Amino acid sequence: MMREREPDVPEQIPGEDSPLTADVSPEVADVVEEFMTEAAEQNEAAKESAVVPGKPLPYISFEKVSKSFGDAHVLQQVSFCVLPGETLCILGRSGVGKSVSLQILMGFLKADSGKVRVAGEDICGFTEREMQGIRRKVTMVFQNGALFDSITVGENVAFPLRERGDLGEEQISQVVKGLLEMVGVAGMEDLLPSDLSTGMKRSVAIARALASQPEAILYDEPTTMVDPLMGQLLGNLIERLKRQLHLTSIVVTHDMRFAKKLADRVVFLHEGKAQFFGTIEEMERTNDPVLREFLALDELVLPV
Ligand SMILES: Nc1ncnc2c1ncn2[C@@H]1O[C@H](COP(=O)(O)OP(=O)(O)OP(=O)(O)O)[C@@H](O)[C@H]1O
Repeated sequence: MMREREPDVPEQIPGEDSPLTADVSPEVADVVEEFMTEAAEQNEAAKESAVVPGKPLPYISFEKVSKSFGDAHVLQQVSFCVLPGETLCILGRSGVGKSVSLQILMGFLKADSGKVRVAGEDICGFTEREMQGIRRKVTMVFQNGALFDSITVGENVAFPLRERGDLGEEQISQVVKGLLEMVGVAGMEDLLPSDLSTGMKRSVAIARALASQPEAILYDEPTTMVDPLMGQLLGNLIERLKRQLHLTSIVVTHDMRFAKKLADRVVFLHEGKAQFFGTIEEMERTNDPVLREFLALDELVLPV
């Protein structure tokens, strides 16, 4: 696998328990702290309100979802869910429909049949306008960052802040500065996305996602194709966001170590089906030969 050098990865990678705003400079710390607290409180409230007596309601669910491209039946009656504040990892070999699942959740692709629920609503029949409302609650971090190339990094992160319409310029610039510091790319406001490495683009994409104070973030292979240190930086950041902001997350990953650390549940896709859906502990105990083979192969992968 091709990996690139990440020259600007900080020597000290913040640990998973390190507060999100620990490295934010004092002049913007208060503004960012307030911004992140607002997001955390909103997510915690959503988590509590989603519990009907004795039974938490999923924040996102796939119910017997099928999707084909011509003769290729990529997803066949696939079901899984993620509870508010939990992290689900989607695992499986190349080409099994992991990214397709995320694209269906974001409304970029339509399922052929089945129900796709996000925040309690079945989004299958949603119009593009209705999906834009969903994309304010659920944002996606693409492998390449999917930043707007013609505007600066700072303007990319400011984009959702401006859309809100209730923040002044000074506040926007402080939140942008603080968010970039929080995700480990301090001082890069004035650069263009093309000046950044893949890992940095992903960090900026996470900052932009956070700027919309989302209830959930979907990550498409966030730790792959980057230097191992950058992978660790991104992995720790995602874990801190989950714990400290109560964010619901879905992570497509090949990185089993990361999945074991982060996931509350995993879904393993194989030949169009959800071959396994359960907790990490259940996955490690499973005797399913297909899953065992996948896990054994992962153990053979040499560290880079
Ligand atoms: N828009 C599309 N049109 C036609 N086929 C598509 C489209 N999007 C995905 N596919 C096909 O669907 C299958 C699943 O693709 P997907 O990108 O979800 O795989 P994946 O599990 O994420 O794989 P990888 O781990 O390699 O990224 C592939 O065969 C792919 O070619």
